[in-house]
Amino acid sequence: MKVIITGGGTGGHIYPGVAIAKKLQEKYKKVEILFVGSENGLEGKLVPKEGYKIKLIPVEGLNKKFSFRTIKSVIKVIKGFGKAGKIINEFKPDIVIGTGGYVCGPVVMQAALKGIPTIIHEQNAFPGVTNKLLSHFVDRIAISFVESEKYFPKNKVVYTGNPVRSQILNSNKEKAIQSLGLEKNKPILLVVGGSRGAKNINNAVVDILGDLNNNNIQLIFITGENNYKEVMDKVNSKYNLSVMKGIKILPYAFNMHDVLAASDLIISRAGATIISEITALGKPSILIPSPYVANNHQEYNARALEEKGACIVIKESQLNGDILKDQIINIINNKEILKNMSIASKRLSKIDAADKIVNIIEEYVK
Ligand SMILES: CC(=O)N[C@H]1[C@@H](OP(=O)(O)OP(=O)(O)OC[C@H]2O[C@@H](n3ccc(=O)[nH]c3=O)[C@H](O)[C@@H]2O)O[C@H](CO)[C@@H](O)[C@@H]1O
Repeated sequence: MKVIITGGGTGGHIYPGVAIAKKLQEKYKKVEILFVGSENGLEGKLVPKEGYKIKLIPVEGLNKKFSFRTIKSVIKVIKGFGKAGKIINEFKPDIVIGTGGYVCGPVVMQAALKGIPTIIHEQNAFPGVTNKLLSHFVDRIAISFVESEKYFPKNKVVYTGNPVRSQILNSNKEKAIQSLGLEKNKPILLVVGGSRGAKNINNAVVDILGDLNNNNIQLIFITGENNYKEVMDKVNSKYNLSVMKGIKILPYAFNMHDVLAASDLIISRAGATIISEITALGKPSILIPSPYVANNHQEYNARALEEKGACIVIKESQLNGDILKDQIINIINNKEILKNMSIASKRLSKIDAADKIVNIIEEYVK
């Protein structure tokens, strides 16, 4: 079986593709997988780290307002379309799967035009533009929220949930704590602002680093690649890190299975993919939805967890160090609250999404 998986821009579109790839490999020893991503997304770096080959094509979104840049973008998109066709002709996939982001456009469209079976996966309750457009050309549409069904041709939609990497599903808390070099008798807090980091969350956490340390809270703080230097400069000017034990500040974590498994409480943006991982492991969380996303969809994601008691939501407009500190200390030291949030979180998990998508693939590739 030969499979092309395309998707990218951010981790939230890339890792569901990786989760599908891993599930296919678990089931079929001889499956050949090729990723196709965009030249300027995170996938060029992240996908090879997961052990897969990736080809990159030029692609970008078209601005609604016409300008000189629009002409440049159109030329880029045409080039990308041509390159996508060439990659498909050379690799000869049996099926093409798109997991969102602009790059899916040319790759999935080329495959559909060539008569190759195509599936797209939508992680969010409000679909992205590319998936909405592609939905008219693909064979099947896998969705993560029943609410997104109304945006797509009904007869193609299958409700699967959002696939989570098997390494995360199979992670083990004790082993993870050990491999991260943390102590098992002190609470562990994870802070992650999505795959690219979140400046406002970083600032609030830098402000309370000393308080967290004084309260014996261990911290894994993922800043995002682009914000790492700025965070470290601020931290070093405010604190003496060498005397603060149990604080790990990283630009990005390639061992998210350990990082998530080790944590007692997670502070995060409310991207659909990280939420699937948080609930798959039944972790309590404080979610701070990004207000800079289409249709404010992250707030929608976060409220779905809050409604069931799985998380606390703090709006970005209300975020500051003091509010965050009070919530963290209130939750992380209270075993009863942690347990109830954890049970509610686990109840929302859908851990068989990758299996369901592989079942759809099998309908098309015998
Ligand atoms: C700003 C933006 O447009 N965000 C969107 C993007 O979020 P974004 O790309 O931030 O996606 P999520 O937060 O949902 O997921 C991040 C993914 O990256 C992984 N990770 C993250 C940090 C790290 O150090 N290591 C690591 O492996 C996480 O485990 C997870 O698999 O895609 C999501 C899924 O379509 C959307 O819901 C989000 O609204």
